[in-house]
Amino acid sequence: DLYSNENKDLPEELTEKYTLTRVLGRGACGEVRLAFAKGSCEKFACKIVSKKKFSVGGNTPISMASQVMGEVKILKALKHPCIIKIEEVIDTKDVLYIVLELVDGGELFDRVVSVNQFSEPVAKLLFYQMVSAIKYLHDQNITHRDLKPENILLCGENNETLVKVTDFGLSKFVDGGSLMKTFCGTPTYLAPEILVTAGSGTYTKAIDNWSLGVILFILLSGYPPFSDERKDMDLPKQIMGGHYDFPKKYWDNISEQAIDLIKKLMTTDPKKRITINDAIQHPWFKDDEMKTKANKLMYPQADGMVPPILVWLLYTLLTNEFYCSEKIAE
Ligand SMILES: c1ccc2c(c1)[nH]c1[nH]cn[n+]12
Repeated sequence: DLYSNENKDLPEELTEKYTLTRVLGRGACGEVRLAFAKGSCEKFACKIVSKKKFSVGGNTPISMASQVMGEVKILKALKHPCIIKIEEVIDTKDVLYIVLELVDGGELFDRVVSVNQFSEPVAKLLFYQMVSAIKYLHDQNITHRDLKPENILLCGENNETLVKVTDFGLSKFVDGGSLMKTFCGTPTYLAPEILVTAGSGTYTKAIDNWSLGVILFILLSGYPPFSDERKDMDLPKQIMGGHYDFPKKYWDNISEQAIDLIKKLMTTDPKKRITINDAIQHPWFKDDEMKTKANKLMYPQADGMVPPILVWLLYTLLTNEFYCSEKIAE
């Protein structure tokens, strides 16, 4: 078949289970290919990560490799509807193959570009799912470190769809430390404290909250809060000084609450920045219609289920009934 030659130079432990086909996307740390599980033909996304980058003199430092596997072990244990599931990891000498859940709706980044900006209700539905996913990560003491629209995938073609956060945690190990990676990309989503301390500061969860603020800004307006087009101030200075604003032209019909949440997330002082737990309680999210939609997307099987308390009650009544009738018979 078309790909047999490409599958030829893949390791046996991968090709005995999966057939890799077209490229789905290329990240900073390798490419993602569509994979079919042999037998079931179930579809997956296989992230191919070269470990070469941070190997010293050809042999990957053991600690790094075991750290990567340690990291993956944690990520495998994560279970949240808005977090991409890791199916399995095939670790070979030079390359790491991470088999992940496949989603078909593409990246949020591309969707924002195509719709220009989302309506506030749709932006709220999508953002609420992201905040739920990051809250779950932070509750497990995991920091994503690289939140951006490219790492947020959409499950469906319509805009009111399930969101999946991907590439969490791995970036700090797999790319030879996100510090290196952090300073090689454009810092559009990068929190000021990383620029101020040139990364020597301690990574905290607060950096994820800043990135979420930048993402929300883009979802609602269609353009980024900081840009390197500005002549008077370069990007790092804009970020470190928190020099962003809400020009009426783009923000006139956006609610005060949405803008308030952006301001609280994009607070330059990480100590004053809103936490994810406070963010999810923000008044902007006090919206039952949105929450009902979000819960239907995140927990579809929960629809029309008999509430557990009723199941217990029925069970108790039935067993007691039976028990009593047995006793009476005696
Ligand atoms: C990590 C990176 C990209 C991914 C992914 C997991 N799953 C999936 N489905 C389509 N693209 N893609």
